[in-house]
Amino acid sequence: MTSTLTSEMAQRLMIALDYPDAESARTLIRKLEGIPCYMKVGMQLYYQAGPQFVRELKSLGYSVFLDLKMHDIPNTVKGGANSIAKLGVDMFNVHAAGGSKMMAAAVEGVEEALAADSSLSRPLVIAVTQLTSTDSVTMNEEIGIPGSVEDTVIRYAKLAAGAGLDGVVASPLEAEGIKRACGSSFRTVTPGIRPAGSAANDQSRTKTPGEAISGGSDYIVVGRPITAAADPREAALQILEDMSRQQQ
Ligand SMILES: O=c1ccn([C@@H]2O[C@H](COP(=O)(O)O)[C@@H](O)[C@H]2O)c(=O)[nH]1
Repeated sequence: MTSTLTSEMAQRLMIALDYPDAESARTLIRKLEGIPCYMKVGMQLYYQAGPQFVRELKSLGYSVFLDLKMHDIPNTVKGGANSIAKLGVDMFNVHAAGGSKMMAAAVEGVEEALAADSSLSRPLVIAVTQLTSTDSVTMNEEIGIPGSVEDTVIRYAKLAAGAGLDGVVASPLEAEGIKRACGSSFRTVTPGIRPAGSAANDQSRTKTPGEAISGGSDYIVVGRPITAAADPREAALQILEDMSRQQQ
């Protein structure tokens, strides 16, 4: 790491380990050795490598965001959250579109796990608002939600805060509005991060790492700009530099 500030910033950089198997993810992790970033495990890797790989990341000392985006009836989500809390992740998520009862059930599932085992730490429970791949045409015309994407995201964020969640996943464009509506301690986790000049891929609502940090993102989620880079370590360090410049 180049400086203390960059090292602190690394805990706010979540790297999306979107790989087909554990060995491919390990190859990236070896390249990033010494960078104390957050690791995000999504459905592609989890459905293949399972809880064992999450435990492996924890044993290496990483903070882990389990990004499975649960969306089911409250009783099922409560059970899922209970199992995830026992796994010892630092953060996991549900869809805000499941409604406040479903989100509150996730928190209940966590609390029951903690009550049964005092050695467990409480994970942050986060709600997905509108996917960062969604634009206003998709949201208004396909999904059928009227109004602006930002208004919908903020409505979902308020619903999540009311249900006792710790924060939301949203795009970096909405982070400032979420903080205004839900308070500065309500976490904003923002994918849709693209360094200047890099391809948007399937993302619709994007900002650069530095813009996201100065705009109120607590955590930025970055996948392909690092995982598909010719030199992933250098790409991650440049992102950290950009984040740190905005913080100063
Ligand atoms: O709204 C959302 C919610 C989750 N994601 C996840 O973040 C990463 C982004 O990867 P990139 O390669 O940097 O696009 C990926 O794992 C998504 O599942 C999101 O993009 N948007």
